[in-house]
Amino acid sequence: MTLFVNALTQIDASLWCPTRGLVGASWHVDAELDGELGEDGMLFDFGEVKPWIKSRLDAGADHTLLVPTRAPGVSVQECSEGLCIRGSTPYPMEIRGPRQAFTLLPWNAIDAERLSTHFSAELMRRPPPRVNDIRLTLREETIDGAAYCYSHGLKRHAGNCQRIAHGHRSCLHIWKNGQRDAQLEMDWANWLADRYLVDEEDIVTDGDTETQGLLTSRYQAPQGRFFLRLPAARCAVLPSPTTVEHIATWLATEIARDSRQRIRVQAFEGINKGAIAEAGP
Ligand SMILES: Nc1nc2c(c(=O)[nH]1)N=C([C@H](O)[C@H](O)COP(=O)(O)OP(=O)(O)OP(=O)(O)O)CN2
Repeated sequence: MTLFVNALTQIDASLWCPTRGLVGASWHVDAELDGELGEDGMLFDFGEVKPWIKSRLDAGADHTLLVPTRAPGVSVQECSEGLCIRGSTPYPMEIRGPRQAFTLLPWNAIDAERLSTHFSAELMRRPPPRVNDIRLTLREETIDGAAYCYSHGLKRHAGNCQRIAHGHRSCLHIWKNGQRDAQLEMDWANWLADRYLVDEEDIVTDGDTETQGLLTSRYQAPQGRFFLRLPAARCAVLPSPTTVEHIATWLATEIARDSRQRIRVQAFEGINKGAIAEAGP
């Protein structure tokens, strides 16, 4: 017998890609479980399947930086923060933080299919009674229109969003004077694509690296100390923390200033949630 639960949970993370650099990602997680029925006529109570799988993913790869340790130019070292991850291709990157902020995978590149197999095998290490196979499928949300991937960290978040390099794949909806504007959505999504959104308060001034065009961000959060260095050109600096409320407000303000029109922005944070903000010229 096979039991299935589609869109059981979501994973939001960032990954290091040898061609795109730091990429935010959001996936729906679908699950299939094979096994025998119990006396209650069930393989595994739906009410238990969902928290069982979600809690394991939440405690693992969710909200981490997925690091393909065999990708060209990637190195992993211990450091005073925990781990120091460096990359050189397609651009220089250094990210440090507590170990739990990273998922190290001995691969050349991260992809959803391989992750699905990997997470399924991890769950099968301690399967529930009567379950003899588990298959997870990570799939991107189908987005008809503008979308962008971004990474960030929220130092004031009590949970895993404090990790300096986690991210999302998000829709972007923009109204100009009350009308949805697909071109504006596409233009801004293209500009935001694969950027790191940083709170200007977290930027550290460092003359040497700044002259090389690098931006450094550093903060202390409940899980530990975090550090990130990326090319400034791959970042977008906000005058506030990068919560989705502030992202929506910042985008509305910037777009209203640019277009000199009344702007409404619905900014998503990953799948099916986000914030709405408006600004005038
Ligand atoms: N009001 C806000 N709440 C949260 C924000 C935010 O910007 N505004 N941001 C975060 C994190 O950045 C995070 O990445 C979102 O986390 P997510 O796991 O998606 O949040 P949930 O609590 O919905 O968790 P699920 O496990 O997916 O149910 C957090 N909160």
